[in-house]
Amino acid sequence: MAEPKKIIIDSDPGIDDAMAIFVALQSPEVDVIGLTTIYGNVYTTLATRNALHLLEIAGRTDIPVAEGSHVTITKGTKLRIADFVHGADGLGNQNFPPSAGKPIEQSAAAFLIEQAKLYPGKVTVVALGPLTNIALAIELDPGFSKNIGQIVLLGGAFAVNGNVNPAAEANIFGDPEAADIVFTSGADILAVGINVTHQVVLTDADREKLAQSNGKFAQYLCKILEVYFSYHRDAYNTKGVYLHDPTTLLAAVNPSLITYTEGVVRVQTSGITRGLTLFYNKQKRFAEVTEWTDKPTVKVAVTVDAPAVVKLVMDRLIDS
Ligand SMILES: O=c1[nH]cnc2c1ncn2[C@@H]1O[C@H](CO)[C@@H](O)[C@H]1O
Repeated sequence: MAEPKKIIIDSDPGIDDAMAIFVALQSPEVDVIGLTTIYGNVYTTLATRNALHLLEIAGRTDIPVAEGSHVTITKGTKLRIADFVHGADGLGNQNFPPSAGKPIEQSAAAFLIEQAKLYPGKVTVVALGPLTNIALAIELDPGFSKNIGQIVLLGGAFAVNGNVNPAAEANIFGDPEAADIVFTSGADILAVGINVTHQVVLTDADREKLAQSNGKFAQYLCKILEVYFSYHRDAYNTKGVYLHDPTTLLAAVNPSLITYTEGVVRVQTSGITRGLTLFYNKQKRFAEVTEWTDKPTVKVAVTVDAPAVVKLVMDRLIDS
């Protein structure tokens, strides 16, 4: 078997983040070399606490956690925190006791820069929250976008409505300026938007199967999943939940689970459409120079093998 792919998960845990982290730790195709934290589902301080807690649950306190930014790339402090999706503690209102672990001294951006330099072209960042840490790494180190292997990110709503408002998806809305820096950086980027992740649903019946299993991670997740299910019932009138973060993680683990198209993505940073992701497919040569002209292209996921993703998530959580 090929050498496992080195990945760093940048996240704001978060119920579906917890699921993605556990699936990653159960995936022999990848080696999780670090977690970095960011605000989004919770504030950054709590994201760090939750990341350390999840590693303790997994028995993987050997994996370093680097704390990320507490403010947006423009130093904004008015953050939009989705505690109504994940519970006030980010993990289904279980109020787990804090773990003994501590984050490393390095900031998330410094850790990302260091690891990308240490293993040029070999590290994949799986970014599951707002893109502030990645944008900081790009700003702090002009070599970062070339050193990093790939950035697989959960973000955007490509040709569909957002989930914060009709224009914007939550991770991009969390820091639109950072997202625009990342999309135009020239790094190898695969964006998985909610146009794709909304196709991947974990049903009540799946949750029941997890509950009936002896899987350690399956059992843990069943404790925290109710808040996430209840939010989906209220917001979407569905009896299942969207697997945003696990889908993105698995797209990094096994790219053949998705198909993608390539083009230029820019992010709207003002007005009522702040946070909108706009994809230019390069099929037309416009008469004028536009804000998309001469910008590097990125990959944007188009379809996903949803049954295969759900099966992989279930199998890996049950077999734990
Ligand atoms: O309605 C919402 N508002 C804010 N965040 C949400 C909402 N629904 C899901 N997520 C969270 O944002 C990411 C996907 O956009 C996921 O991490 C999900 O947990």
